[in-house]
Amino acid sequence: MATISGPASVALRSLNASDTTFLQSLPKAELHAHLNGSIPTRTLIDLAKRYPPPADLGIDIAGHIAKLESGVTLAEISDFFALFPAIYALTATPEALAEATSAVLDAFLTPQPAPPEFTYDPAPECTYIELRTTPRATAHMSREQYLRTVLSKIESFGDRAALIISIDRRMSENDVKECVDLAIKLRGQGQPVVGIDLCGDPLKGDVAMFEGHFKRARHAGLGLTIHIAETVQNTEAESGTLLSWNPDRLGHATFLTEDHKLQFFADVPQPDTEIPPSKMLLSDPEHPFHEHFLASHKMHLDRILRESTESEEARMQLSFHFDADKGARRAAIKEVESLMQPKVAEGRRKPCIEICLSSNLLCKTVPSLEDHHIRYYLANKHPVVICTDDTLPFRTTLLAEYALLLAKPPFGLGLSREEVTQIAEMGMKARFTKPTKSTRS
Ligand SMILES: CNc1ncnc2c1ncn2[C@@H]1O[C@H](COP(=O)(O)O)[C@@H](O)[C@H]1O
Repeated sequence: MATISGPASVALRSLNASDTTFLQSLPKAELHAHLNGSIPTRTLIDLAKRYPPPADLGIDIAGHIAKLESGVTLAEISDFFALFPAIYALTATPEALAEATSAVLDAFLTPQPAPPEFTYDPAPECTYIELRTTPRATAHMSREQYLRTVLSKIESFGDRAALIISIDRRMSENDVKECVDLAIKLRGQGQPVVGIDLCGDPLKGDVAMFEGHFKRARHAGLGLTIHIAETVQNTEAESGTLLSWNPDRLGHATFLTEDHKLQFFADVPQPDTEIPPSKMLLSDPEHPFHEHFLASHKMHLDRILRESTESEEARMQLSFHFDADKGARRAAIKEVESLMQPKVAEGRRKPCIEICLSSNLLCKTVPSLEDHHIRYYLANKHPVVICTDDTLPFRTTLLAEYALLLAKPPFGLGLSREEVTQIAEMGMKARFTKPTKSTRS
């Protein structure tokens, strides 16, 4: 049973039973959950008893657990990263890591009793999870053993779970290379490794160093998700570098500039669109460039008619209008092709934004729901997915995060059931793909 508190629990409490059941029944994908940040508190306490870390480690494990149990208050996002050394000390052996992974997967994928003070019936938090974790080499295991331990638990959930391998911004280039090599190797062996993530303290590291490795991962068929512009101090130049890698999804994206949104997102097709051939521009109103085509066609037709030197008599002929229309169509197709080709050729799609509402509020990168950047992305029909980030310190659940969408202001965004359904569907569509048989070696 998870204990929840904070804005998401207030939102969940404000819902009536029918709304809660509605949210539980929606197929949902959890695409941004960090393993070591999502361990249930009771599991952590249990691990501390059964696998006590060496006393000379210099970390106050009991103190940290007590803090996590009673709820941490973060003055700023950097306080958040100080929580992890104690958690890492408890998941340093293959046995403890396996138990932690099972507990996290169970919490998301199997029916759990409602938190204290809530009375809804148990139901799984989500339909599908892409759990992410940073492979750590410890005194008891190599990075490969770490990943194989996590994967053995993920595999037991079949198509309902997959792994994203996180690269920490603080890693050396050798470490990054090892992690990407492992991701490619394990995926090649048919393991459910679906993507690579860039995470960690947003103010550390030089991201340019990671570029070649992320591109290598992409060529091997792995999805790319990147924590980006998570704090106001993350520079526009850094975000520009990260966006130039053409990521499939973006974590947080709180402080992306208007210029970047225009430069990288406008006129870029939605993630799941196959671009139909340009000959369909006229006949297919669903073609992503149909509106552009119609506007351009009208402009060219007006120009051809205006500039025509034909006699009055010739202008009355049907064939004149037919030719003018054909000319305008050709010019419009050419124009739209030149607009869409560079982006289509690069395979660019709007990257789905992984939204973690409680995380942003509690890390104080966003002052209130009212100010949250999800509003911008929804208003601009930009794909988003609702995620928990780290349920352990943020004391939330995926259900409670969805409650923040549906609850009436000031407890939530006050979206309709239909809007929330569409958001859940966007999340399901933003899943990465598992390796197919043909990619297995
Ligand atoms: C607040 N939002 C966040 N921003 C950036 N990185 C985060 C994060 N939340 C978690 N992590 C990253 O995930 C690690 C824990 O899980 P794993 O050891 O990988 O399983 C943290 O050490 C941090 O690097």
